[in-house]
Amino acid sequence: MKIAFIGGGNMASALIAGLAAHAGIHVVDPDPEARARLASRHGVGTAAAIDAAPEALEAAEVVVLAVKPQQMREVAAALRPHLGRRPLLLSIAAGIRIAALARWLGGYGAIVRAMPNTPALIGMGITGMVAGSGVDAAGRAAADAVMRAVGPTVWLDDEALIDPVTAVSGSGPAYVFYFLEAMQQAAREMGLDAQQGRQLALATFTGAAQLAAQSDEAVEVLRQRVTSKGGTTHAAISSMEAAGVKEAIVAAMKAAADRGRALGDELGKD
Ligand SMILES: NC(=O)C1=CN([C@@H]2O[C@H](COP(=O)(O)OP(=O)(O)OC[C@H]3O[C@@H](n4cnc5c(N)ncnc54)[C@H](O)[C@@H]3O)[C@@H](O)[C@H]2O)C=CC1
Ligand SMILES: O=C(O)[C@@H]1CCC=N1
Repeated sequence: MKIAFIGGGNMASALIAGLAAHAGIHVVDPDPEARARLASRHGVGTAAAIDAAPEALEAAEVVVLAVKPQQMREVAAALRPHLGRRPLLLSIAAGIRIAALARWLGGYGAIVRAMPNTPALIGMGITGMVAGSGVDAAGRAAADAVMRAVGPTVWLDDEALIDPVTAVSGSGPAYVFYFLEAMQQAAREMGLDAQQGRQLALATFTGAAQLAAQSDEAVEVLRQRVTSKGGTTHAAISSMEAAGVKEAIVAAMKAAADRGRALGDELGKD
């Protein structure tokens, strides 16, 4: 499959790492460092601007839009003259709605909106996605094939659910890293060597996540099995409950989804 990327930053790089072995990839990015890094690591073709890549865009079956939400409108305007062969557009931008993108592209119909995450870099991503009404079965299959190169896909029927997906899995790796930062800080403050603290925290996170994934039990039950009455875990969880950690996490994730909706409102209003 031939794929063009508009934007070769963090998320595009993670996707390209998973896809490069299976696809012909061309990346448009004005940043020379981003282009050099992608060309040397993955052997992809590059261009500095959309207008400098007409052949790659003509040849592409899928065009992945991987710029910041704030850049999407300008990118759509530049892309519009290059969509003659009707490629599938796959937007990964947070917030930007299919209807806004379609409008900026003069009524273009073949648009899928996807929300991947950065573990795609090691083939362990997960993507929530939704197809616009002008996407046919072949378009859906092409979008699915692109995202499945870096992990499973979860298709949604309702575009409004992509904001909650963004809050859970799109932004989610950052919450995990934040929790790991806290665990490593605590390990250091209690006297463990930084390297050992990192090893213990990471193996615990990976092991617990795998245990949860492989178990039929609810995570609550797995947590209770670690928590002996009057023991150490009980002391830790009681401290977290007293501090309102669970409520804070729920509120934080709702703030992420709200921000996705607000971006869509702000950037898509005309
Ligand atoms: N970073 C993440 O974990 C995730 C990001 N996303 C979405 O992916 C998109 C990109 O985010 P990141 O990769 O984190 O940002 P980034 O800032 O790392 O990458 C954006 C890239 O776009 C390039 N760019 C700017 N103007 C351009 C233009 N006119 N044409 C072509 N390229 C242009 C920049 O030089 C930069 O390399 C955003 O819309 C974001 O919402 C989605 C899921 C997860
Ligand atoms: O923070 C953001 O806006 C993007 C979308 C999901 C992850 N990063």
